[in-house]
Amino acid sequence: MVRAPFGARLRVAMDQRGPICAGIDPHPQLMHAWGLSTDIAGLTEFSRRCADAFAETAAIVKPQVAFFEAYGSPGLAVLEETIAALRSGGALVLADAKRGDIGSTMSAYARAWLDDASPLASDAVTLSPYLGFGSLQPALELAQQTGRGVFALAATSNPEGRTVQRARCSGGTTVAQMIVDEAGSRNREAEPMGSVGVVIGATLSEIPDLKDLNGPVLLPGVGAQGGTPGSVAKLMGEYGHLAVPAVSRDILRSGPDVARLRTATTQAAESFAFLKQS
Ligand SMILES: O=C(O)c1cc(=O)[nH]c(=O)n1[C@@H]1O[C@H](COP(=O)(O)O)[C@@H](O)[C@H]1O
Repeated sequence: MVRAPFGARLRVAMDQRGPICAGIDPHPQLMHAWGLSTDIAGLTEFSRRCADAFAETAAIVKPQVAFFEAYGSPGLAVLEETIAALRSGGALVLADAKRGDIGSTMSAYARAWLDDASPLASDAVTLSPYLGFGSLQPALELAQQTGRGVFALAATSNPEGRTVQRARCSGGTTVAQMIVDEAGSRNREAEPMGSVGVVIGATLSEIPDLKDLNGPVLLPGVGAQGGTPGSVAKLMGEYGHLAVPAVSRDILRSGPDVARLRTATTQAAESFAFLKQS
C-alpha cells in the first residue's frame, strides 16, 4: 500500500486536531479508579474507551506496549484491536515499544511494528538507539519504505537518563545531541518535516540543539511528571512547530466517561495550540 510519508501525515493531523499525542497507559491504579477489574476484561474495556475517546479527537495516540504485554497473548490481542480502532477513526498510532537491538534482531522488531503484514503495525514506533544509532537502520529503512515513522529516545524525561544522555562523545557533543543529529541527517530535504523523530522529556531544563532536526519531537512528561505548556514553549523555542507534547495520565484521569476523555483531549490540544505559530 502506498501512503504519504509519516512526517507529512503527522503534520496534517497536527494541523487539523492540534499537536498533542494522547497516551494509552492502562495502569492498574487507573483501571481501579475507572471502576474496572485489572484482568483482561478490564484491560479490554479500558482500551475500548480510550479508542472511542481518542480515535476522532487526537492527532496521534501512543499505546504503551508494556501495559498490554503484561497480559501475554490476550493483552497483545487487545493492543491489536486498539491499534485498528484508532487508525480506522483517523488517528495516527505511535506504538511505544522502545525497541533496540543488534541489526539482525532489529529487522524482526521492525517487521512487528512497521510492516503492513503485521497485526501490530502502527504509524510509528519508539526506538532505543543505545546499541548505536546505526543499529536502528532496519527500522529506518522499513519505515521509509512503508510511509511510517520512528521516534528515537534522545533525552528522556526521567532523571536517571542524564547519566548516559548527557555524557560526551569523543567529538565533545553530548550523546543526546548526537542522536538528534543522526535523526536530522535522515530528514534532510523532507517537506514539511521528516519521519525520523526524537523523544525529549518535557521535564528537562535544557535540551539538545534542534536546528538540523527537521523532524517531530515527542515530548513526554506533560502533566503527571510536571511538564507544562510553558515548559514546552521554553524548551522548544523557535522549533515549537515540531513539538508533539505527549500526555497520558493527565488525560486518562478524566475517565471512564468517554465524553469527558474527549473533552480533556481537546482541551489539552488547545493548551498547546500556540506551538503552531513558532
Ligand atoms: O517514549 C516515551 O513515550 C517516553 C519517554 C520518556 O522520556 N518519558 C516518558 O514518560 N515516556 C512515556 O510517556 C508516557 C508518560 O506518561 P504520563 O507521565 O502519564 O503522561 C509513558 O508512557 C512513558 O513510558
